[in-house]
Amino acid sequence: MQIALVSLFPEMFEAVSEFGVTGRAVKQGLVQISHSNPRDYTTDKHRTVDDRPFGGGPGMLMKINPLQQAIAAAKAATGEEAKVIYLSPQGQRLDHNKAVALSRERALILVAGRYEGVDERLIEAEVDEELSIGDYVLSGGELAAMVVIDSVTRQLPGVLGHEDSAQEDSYADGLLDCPHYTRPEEYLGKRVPDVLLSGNHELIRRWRLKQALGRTQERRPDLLQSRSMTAEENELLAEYLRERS
Ligand SMILES: C[S@@+](CC[C@H](N)C(=O)[O-])C[C@H]1O[C@@H](n2cnc3c(N)ncnc32)[C@H](O)[C@@H]1O
Repeated sequence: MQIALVSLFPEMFEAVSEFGVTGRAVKQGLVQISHSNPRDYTTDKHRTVDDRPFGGGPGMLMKINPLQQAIAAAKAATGEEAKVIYLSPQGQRLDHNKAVALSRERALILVAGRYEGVDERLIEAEVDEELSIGDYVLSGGELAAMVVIDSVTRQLPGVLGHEDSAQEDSYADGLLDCPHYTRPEEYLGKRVPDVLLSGNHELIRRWRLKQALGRTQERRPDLLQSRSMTAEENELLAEYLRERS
């Protein structure tokens, strides 16, 4: 997948291009990241990238021309059919399904705003969709773009090995993940559940599914309301709730 970043602070993206799962995906060529900085398209000696808002008021907006040219350069780098996403607190909220859908795109252009944001006409002309990472306001779109890159990259074929499958993660199957345990078998006086030491794969599968169902019911009942359940899942959830009561 190609990802072109439009940002005044390209250095920030080293956090995803150099480290961990995303850094590995970049090194393996599964994700190609390019940068397009509006500051490179300024024409004045101060390399100005902000401008005053019409109507007055506090704060500045991103200057139209450098931003528009940076987006054009990102399109030239990725191809015209790349989806242009403006990170914005006013956009559709990113969730698991959205990350999966975006992972099927060939190319994404992620536009990170700064200051009070971007001229509305530029959004209308250049942006395919606005995406928010939550109901709060960040100082810039870079962190939000990195959240998109990480959540989308995890969904790309070949990025996670079998041992670290995204299919087992929270939300993948409409459930939260089950609890996990590692060595030692006893820690702070608490033992690892016996079933996980049994070596019986079927029992372990059922235990994990039961914990995932119970945990989802307790923490995110809204997820279960919109999910159809198999007979086994209904049985395991009932068992979990009986054991807890
Ligand atoms: C200070 S914010 C501008 C907020 C804008 N005045 C508003 O209230 O809608 C600057 C930039 O941060 C980014 N940003 C802030 N919060 C975000 C969020 N929740 N999700 C995605 N991007 C966000 C956007 O790119 C935005 O242009």
